[in-house]
Amino acid sequence: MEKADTIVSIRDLDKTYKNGFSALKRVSLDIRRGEILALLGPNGAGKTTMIGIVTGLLNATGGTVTVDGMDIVRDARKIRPRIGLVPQELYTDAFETVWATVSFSRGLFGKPANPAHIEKVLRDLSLWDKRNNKLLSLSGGMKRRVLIAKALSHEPAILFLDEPTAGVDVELRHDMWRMVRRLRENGVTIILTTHYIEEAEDMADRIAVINHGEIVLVEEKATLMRQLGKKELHVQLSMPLMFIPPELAEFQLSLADEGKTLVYTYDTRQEQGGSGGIALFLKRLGQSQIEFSDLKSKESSLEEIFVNLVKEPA
Ligand SMILES: Nc1ncnc2c1ncn2[C@@H]1O[C@H](COP(=O)(O)OP(=O)(O)OP(=O)(O)O)[C@@H](O)[C@H]1O
Repeated sequence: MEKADTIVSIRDLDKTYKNGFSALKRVSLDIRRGEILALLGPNGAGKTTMIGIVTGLLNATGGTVTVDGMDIVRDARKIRPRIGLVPQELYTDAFETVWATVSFSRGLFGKPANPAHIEKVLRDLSLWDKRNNKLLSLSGGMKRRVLIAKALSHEPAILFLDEPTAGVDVELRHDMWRMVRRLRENGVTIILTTHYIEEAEDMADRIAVINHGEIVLVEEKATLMRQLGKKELHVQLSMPLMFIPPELAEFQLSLADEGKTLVYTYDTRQEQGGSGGIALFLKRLGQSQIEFSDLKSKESSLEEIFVNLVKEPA
């Protein structure tokens, strides 16, 4: 049974391509109304395939997807207008103007014309001055903006962004994230895939990780970072060390900065479990008469957590 706050419910989704390749294997995932969910995974993990199925571009070979309780295949006509997709590439008529392309997009979803909305979208994306330009005359970054404008033209409640910031400049990236935040404030549910993990770290409420066609993890970002994160304590030594003192051998230690820094790595979970960890380490450090001038602690980033999750066994 799906929960009340679920907007998209994916159940046992399978996709086997014609060549026999199995790109999704019984994927189940609930997307919550109003959240920003970041879908992370290495190249070829199945992210675009999953988005393609939910947005109606691809057929699944098994499983179901419901949006607001309606089946995406059976109730496609009702569901399509609720969904927007910013794909990786622009497939559109190069000779059309920005205004015509974006207005036409809205019509495709059966929504009545709304020039005021189209104007707002174009202004928000700094495309207003270019509204009469033909698409072929636009720079790559401007074309990206058109893709987003098209996806927003029919005021979708759910927006999928597939690698929206791959290869875009800093300015456009910042504009996009401002826009995504504003959409979320207006209640739009957002699912994004990205290779820039710091973006997911910045933007997402929850993180789903997909690898080899399977969801390997779905978690609140904050919980994920707390549970899987490792912490490091950097101890700046008054005198450099040549080797780790044997009396500290029980701790996971390394030397950095030409022996001037002793790095103690510990698991935040262990620390919560209260197995002694850092307190014991500091006590032993004191007993060993190693003098230090400073202590700094550092948490692992989502990037480090992610790399650990999807790394292939050696
Ligand atoms: N039409 C197709 N026929 C056969 N295999 C396909 C087809 N489309 C995609 N695949 C394969 O399915 C797997 C998943 O592809 P998908 O594009 O969903 O991955 P992705 O996670 O979006 O990757 P990326 O980050 O590179 O965009 C890949 O191994 C890909 O080669």
